[in-house]
Amino acid sequence: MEGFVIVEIVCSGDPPESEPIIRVHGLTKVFGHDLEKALELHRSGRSKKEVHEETNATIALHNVSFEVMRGETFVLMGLSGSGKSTLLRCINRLIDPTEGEIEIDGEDIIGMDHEELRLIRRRKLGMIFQNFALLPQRNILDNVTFGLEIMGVPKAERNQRAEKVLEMVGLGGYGSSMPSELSGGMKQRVGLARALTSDPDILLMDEAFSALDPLIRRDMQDELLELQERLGKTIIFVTHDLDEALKLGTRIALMKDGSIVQIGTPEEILTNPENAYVEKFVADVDLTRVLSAKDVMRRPEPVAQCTAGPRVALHLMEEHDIPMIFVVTRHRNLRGLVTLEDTIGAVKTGKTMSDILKTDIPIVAPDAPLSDILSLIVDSQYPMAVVDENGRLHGVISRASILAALARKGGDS
Ligand SMILES: Nc1ncnc2c1ncn2[C@@H]1O[C@H](COP(=O)(O)OP(=O)(O)OP(=O)(O)O)[C@@H](O)[C@H]1O
Repeated sequence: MEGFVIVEIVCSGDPPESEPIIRVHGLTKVFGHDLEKALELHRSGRSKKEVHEETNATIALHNVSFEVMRGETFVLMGLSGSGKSTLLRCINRLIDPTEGEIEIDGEDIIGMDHEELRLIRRRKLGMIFQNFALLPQRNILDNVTFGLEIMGVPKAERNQRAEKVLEMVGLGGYGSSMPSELSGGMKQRVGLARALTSDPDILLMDEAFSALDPLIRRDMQDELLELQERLGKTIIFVTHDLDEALKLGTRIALMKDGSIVQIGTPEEILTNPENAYVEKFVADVDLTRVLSAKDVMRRPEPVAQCTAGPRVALHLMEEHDIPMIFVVTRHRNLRGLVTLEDTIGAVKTGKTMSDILKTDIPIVAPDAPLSDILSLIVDSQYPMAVVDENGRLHGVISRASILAALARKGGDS
C-alpha cells in the first residue's frame, strides 16, 4: 500500500488572492522626548534597551512595513513589549506614529485631521479590547448600540441592528441583561457585537480572547473563524499566544523589539522559519495540530474513470506499480477504490468495476487537522481520500507516509 502514496508536506502558502486594504510603510514610534537622538542611536545599531538607558525614550516600533489583504485575518504576534498593541493603535491613530505611512483603502491615515479620523473610524474600523470595555450601567443592548447612538442613528434602527448582531454572536435574547450578569466569554461576545454593529470593513482585535478561560477562549476562536467565513471582514488580531495565532491567522507577523521578524502563513512560519528567533519561537509546536489534510496529501495519479473496466484499472496499476487505484467520475467525484487483487480476479471472472468497488474508504475534508486524520487512519486498511464538500477527490493520504513526513519536518527544525 505504501507504494501508492508518497506524502509530502506541501505548504499551502499561497498568498491571499485579493488586493491590500491596509498598507503600512516605514512605521516608527518612539515614546519619550528625545525622539531624534533615540532614533539616531537606534539607527547606529544600539539596542532598544541601550537607547532607553541613554535617552529614556522607548523605541516601540521601528521601520515596520507590511500590507494586509482584504478579507484576511492578519495576526500580530510577539512577546510582551514587542510592539503589537502600539502597532494596532497606530492603525486607527489612537497612537500617533513618529514616522511612516499608513493607508487604509488608499486613504492616508497619518495626514487626517480629527474629523476625517472620526469618519474613517466610524465607517471602516471596529476595535475589540481584551478587557471588554463595557459600560457597566447600561444593559447589553444599550452597550451594543452605543456607537450607533453617537452616530445619530435613530433608536428603532439601532436596536434592530444590535439585535441582529447579538443574534449573530450567540447572544440573542440577552439585550436586557446587565454586563455584571454575563460571563467573560459572553462579555467578549458583546464586545464583538458592538464592533460589528456599524458593519466596519476592518476589525482590530487586541488580545481580545486573552482574558478568557482556555475552553471559552477556544470556543470564541471557533466562532470568530465561523463569523469570518460568513462576513469576510479584514481582521488584525493581536496575540502573544502562538497556538491562537496559528489557528486564526491567514498570515502571521512575528514581532520582536518593535520590528517584524517574519511575515508568513502559519505553515510558512512553522516549516520555514527565517531565522533562529522564529525557529525558537515555534520549536515546541505540535505539527499535527497545525497541518491539515491538504498539507499532507498527494494528488492521486493515476485514477481510473468509473466508465473504465477492470482491464484498464489493472493496466494502470501494473504500469505505475501500485496496489490499488481510486475510481472517479469525469468530474473527479470519488466513487471508491479497487485493489490489485480484486481487479485481477475481476479480469479472470468477468466481474465489473462496480462488483469490486470498495466504497467504505475513510474520507476527510481538505481542512481536517492532521491530529484527526491520524486517529482515523490508524484503524483503516486503505489510504484516506481527501474530498471537498462537492465530493471531488483532491488527494490521498496514507499512514506511514504521514509519519515519515512528520519525522522529516521534526528533523528540519
Ligand atoms: N504610552 C507609553 N509610554 C511609554 N512607553 C510605552 C507606552 N506604550 C507602550 N510603551 C512601550 O512600548 C513598547 C511596546 O509596547 P506594546 O504595548 O506595544 O507591546 P505589546 O507587544 O503589545 O506588549 P503586551 O503584549 O505586553 O501588551 C514597550 O516597551 C512598552 O513599554
